[in-house]
Amino acid sequence: MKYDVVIVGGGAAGSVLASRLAEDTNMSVLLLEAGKDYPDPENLPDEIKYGGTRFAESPDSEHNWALRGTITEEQGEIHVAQGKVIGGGSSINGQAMQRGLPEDFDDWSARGNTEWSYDKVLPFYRKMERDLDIHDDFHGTDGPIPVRRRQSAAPSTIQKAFLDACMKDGYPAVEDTNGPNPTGVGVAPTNNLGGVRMSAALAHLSPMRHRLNLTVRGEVYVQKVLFEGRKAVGVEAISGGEVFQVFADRVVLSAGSIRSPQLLMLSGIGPGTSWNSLASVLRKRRAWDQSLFNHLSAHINYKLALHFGRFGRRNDMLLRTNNVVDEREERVRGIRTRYHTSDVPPERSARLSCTLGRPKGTGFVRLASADASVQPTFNYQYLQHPDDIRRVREGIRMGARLLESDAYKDVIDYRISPTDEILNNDDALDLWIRQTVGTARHVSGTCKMGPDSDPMTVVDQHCRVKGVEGLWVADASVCPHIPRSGGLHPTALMIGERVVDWVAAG
Ligand SMILES: Cc1cc2nc3c(=O)[nH]c(=O)nc-3n(C[C@H](O)[C@H](O)[C@H](O)COP(=O)(O)OP(=O)(O)OC[C@H]3O[C@@H](n4cnc5c(N)ncnc54)[C@H](O)[C@@H]3O)c2cc1C
Repeated sequence: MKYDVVIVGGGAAGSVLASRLAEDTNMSVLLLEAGKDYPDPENLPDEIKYGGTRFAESPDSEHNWALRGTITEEQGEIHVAQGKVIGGGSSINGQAMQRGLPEDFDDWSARGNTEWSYDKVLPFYRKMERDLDIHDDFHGTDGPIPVRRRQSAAPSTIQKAFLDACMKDGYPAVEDTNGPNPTGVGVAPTNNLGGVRMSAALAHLSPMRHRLNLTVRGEVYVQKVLFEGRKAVGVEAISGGEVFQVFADRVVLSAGSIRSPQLLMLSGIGPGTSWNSLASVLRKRRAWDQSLFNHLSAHINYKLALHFGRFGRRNDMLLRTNNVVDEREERVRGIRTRYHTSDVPPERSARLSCTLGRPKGTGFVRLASADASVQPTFNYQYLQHPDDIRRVREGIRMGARLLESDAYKDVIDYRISPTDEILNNDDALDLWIRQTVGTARHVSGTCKMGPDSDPMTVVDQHCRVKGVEGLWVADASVCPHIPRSGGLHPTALMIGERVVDWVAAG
């Protein structure tokens, strides 16, 4: 059987794309997912269904690829969680639903991707969501993914201290951190509803599963794209230990920012691969080799003066800065406060996290083997750019200053780390940051979009792979730069929505 469209990877973007394409009953859509599929929401395992735990991202979860990757040389290779289940990252993530800043998308447009300006992407952010709190031109009201802010109770003591300290430091409060003017300190939105993680698999895919023109298959591992000449004609996949070839008019890779470039390389596109029929022009398209973006977070740990109870996930506060409040061109983009455990008993410790929303440094993902079952090598190369380490250094000092504010006087006992000795010495602080920095799971840019004048681009702005026909990439890997969001999930969903019409048009 030949399908109109085969989509590789039923993650955040792939689930959106499959369900939207299947709205046209004349279009046959096959969605192939390497991880398990759970067609009946009643049978979802708890670690996927309930968003309040981190079991699904633990190294031994069957829903996690549990990759190994390098983030800084000081930390060496570490475990990196990536969703391996229907819904992908959407099914195991932290459910923060923070969009990028409007100027992030105007920057995408300025890089030659005029279809991705803020004005052009806004309708697709709206389309994917149903904001339960805010009803205006900037928020969706009838999309599949519910978005809300946990504002039902007054902010907990610790959140209030953060809010007051930021305001005393001159930052305004903001009601809507997803609106056109998201600058300031406010409550982060989430797609957790009544404890349930409302993933793309649940919200987008489930209501469409009855459609006979939509086939969803779990535990199918795609190992390469099949070509006839320059035209993608299907994929080769392993299912139940057997190898199958599946044919389609259009092939879309939505395997995420580590696996989509791996599939392109396994299929012969890129440097060091043996497929000579594609001209050397394709070998130059190496976004994965030089344009991997990812957020990072450095954490200040402190001991609480009292036991404040479980204050953690409710009213998760976020400070977003941009040029409006901060004349410096760049700065640590977010400081947020939340529950943390350390040597101090968990109920007596907390942390401030400084997230670098728009790192200037980039990393890479490279093919480690022609064997598709071997994970590619990747390195985020965090903090190698001098501006990145400078901004995190400043952010940590800013966080330490906030903790000294009167607003915290009844909240903090003392700062656990970094110590004063480290904090006051640039070299010592830089080393401490590199040794302790945490990684976000927001990998992007490895198949970035852009005009031919940028030799690093892999897809054009309609997400078609350059130099071949019938092949698209639709996932977080196409971002020309990472948005300053503290998360990538809403943007991956938006990308899924944005690409639908282009794939449908063929
Ligand atoms: C633990 C964790 C926590 C996170 N927390 C947040 C958060 O709170 N807020 C936020 O905004 N973002 C968060 N993210 C990031 C967000 O979930 C991702 O950016 C988003 O899911 C990326 O979507 P995607 O479609 O690009 O890829 P994914 O969602 O990763 O989907 C890729 C899919 O492709 C499948 N696949 C891969 N290779 C193959 C193959 N060869 N054959 C078949 N299938 C394949 C995978 O199994 C996966 O299901 C988190 C991510 C993780 C992992």
